[in-house]
This record gives sequence, C-alpha cells and structure tokens, in this order.
Amino acid sequence: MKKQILLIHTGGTISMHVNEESGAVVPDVVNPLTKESKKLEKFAHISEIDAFNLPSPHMTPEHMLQLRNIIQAELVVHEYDGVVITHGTDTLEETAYFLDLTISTSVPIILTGAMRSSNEIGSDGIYNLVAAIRVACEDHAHGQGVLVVMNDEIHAAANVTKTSTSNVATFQSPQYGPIGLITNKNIHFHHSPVMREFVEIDHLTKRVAMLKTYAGMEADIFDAVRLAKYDGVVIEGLGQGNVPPSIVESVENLIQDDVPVVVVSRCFNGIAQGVYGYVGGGKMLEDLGAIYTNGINGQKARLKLLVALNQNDCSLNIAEFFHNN
Ligand SMILES: NC(=O)C[C@H](N)C(=O)O
Repeated sequence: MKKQILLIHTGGTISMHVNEESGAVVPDVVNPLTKESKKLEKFAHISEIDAFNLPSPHMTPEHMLQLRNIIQAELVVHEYDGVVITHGTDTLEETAYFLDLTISTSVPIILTGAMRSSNEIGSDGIYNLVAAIRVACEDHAHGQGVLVVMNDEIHAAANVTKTSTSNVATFQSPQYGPIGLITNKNIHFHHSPVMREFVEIDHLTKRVAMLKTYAGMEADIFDAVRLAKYDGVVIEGLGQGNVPPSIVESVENLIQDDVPVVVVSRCFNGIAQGVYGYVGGGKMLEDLGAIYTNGINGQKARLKLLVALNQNDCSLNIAEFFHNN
C-alpha cells in the first residue's frame, strides 16, 4: 500500500529557475515542483503545503519555529508515514538541526534541496525530492531523527554540513559519514545516530551571536557583542578550541556577565576540548567557565544554545546539554 507523505515547501534553488535574460537564478511565483506531482504520486500519496517561498539565506529561527509548529500540528491531525521538506541548501543544515532538537516524533522528517535550479542542465531537484520521498517511506527511517537526503546519501541532522558552494555532492558528514545510501532499487541504512535530544520551546526571545576567531583577532568585536547584550555567544575557536590572547579578557567578561560562552572549532573535523593551558588555550577558557561540546559545528552550536536559552521550562542545564551530545 502506498504511504502517506506530507510535503512542505520552503523555497530555495529547488523551487527556482534561471532567468534567461539576466542569467540570475531567481525564485518562481509558482513553485516549479507543483508541476511534478504526477511523478511523485508514483512513490507515495502526497499532501502538499507551501509554507514559505524563501531563498534559504532569508530563513530565520522564527521561520524554523513556524515550520516546527506546522509539522507538530499536522502530525496530530493526520497519520502521515513521513514528512519531506524542500529547502534552500545554504541554511538547510540549520533548519534540519533545529527541527531535530525541537520535534519529538519517530515519524521520518527528511529535508532535501537542489544545487541546480529547475531549468538548468543536470537539475538535481526532482531527483533529490524523489529520493527524499523514498527514504520517508522506509520503515528504517523511523526513529532516526531529522535526516537530510541529497545526492543519493542520507545524513543525520547533527552531523551534516554544506561543504561545497556549487557541487551537487555538497552535503557531507565530516565526522561520521552518511548514515545510509540510496540506489535505484534500495535504501540502505548502515548506522544510526546514537542519541536524540529534545527541547520543548514555543518562543524565541533570547539571542545568540557567533564569532569566528582568526590570527590577530582584536577584542573590540567581542566587546561589541557584549555591549549589544546577546544572551549567549558561540566562539568558533582555532584548532582544538583555542583563541588569540587578545580576546581572553573579553571572553572572561562575558562569562562574568552570566552569558553562556560555547566554544567549537573552526576546523572542519574533530572535537574542540580544553587541552592547552597557555593564554587563550582551551584549558584556560574551560577553567574560566567556557562550555566545550562534542563536535557540532558553529552554526549548529548556535542553534543549540538558542534553543536551550529559549526552553519552556528552564529544567535543562546548559553546560550538561552541551557536554552530552
Ligand atoms: N542551492 C541552494 O538552494 C542555494 C540557495 N542560495 C538557497 O539556499 O536558497
């Protein structure tokens, strides 16, 4: 029997075309994917919702929360076997992770997108969408958390990241690899995320800033963040999570103001940790009260801190929440 899939569109290149006069890739008034319904019905019964039509750099955490609310409400009213979301690829990993942290369901939720718009040669949109629908129909996809399906691979939301500006194989999970792959005939899951996290939120009033460190960084940028009264700060540190000595005092000031400071690495791979005891070394920052975490990238650590700061019941200890992942 055909499965029931909820398909939610949010925009992105998968819903755009190249304007022949200007050569620019632009959003369509009518989503080109709506013309593809017949192709999709071969794989599942599809119910469609046009949530947004946004290039993904226009997505905000508020849109992500709206999307989460749509999904929660739909899953209460209908017995869907899976949910597929089309999304721009620039911030797709952020929406995927936000939904992963804030929706508690075993129903598969799959995000997909395209690197080439609907009328470009080698357009990958409809191909990825069909693959995502096939994965959403799979029994093995249940209970795996939010997944990203692109270019014949299945990735867990916490690990996946966009690695190339334009290559169709852009989505990779540097630490752990994909959790499954898709062939013409089959969907192969070969491992599962070991843990799931869930935070109940219904508002986003607290703000989190993220700063990337670099050789010779000066303190004034940090001080501007402190003056702007952000509620939390994520630092993309160097190597294992170290920072230039010039900013140590500013970090200390933030921590003394009770602003949680989470340190990740600007490295593509590996885990930031308090190892070095020199000025600005991770051990020193940890002793000052900076929070280290297990290998999520900066943009995801930022969302995780945002979600933690905006939790409904304040029961979550922020440092523990980061240490556990
Ligand atoms: N391939 C894409 O979808 C990129 C586009 N700029 C977006 O994120 O909306």
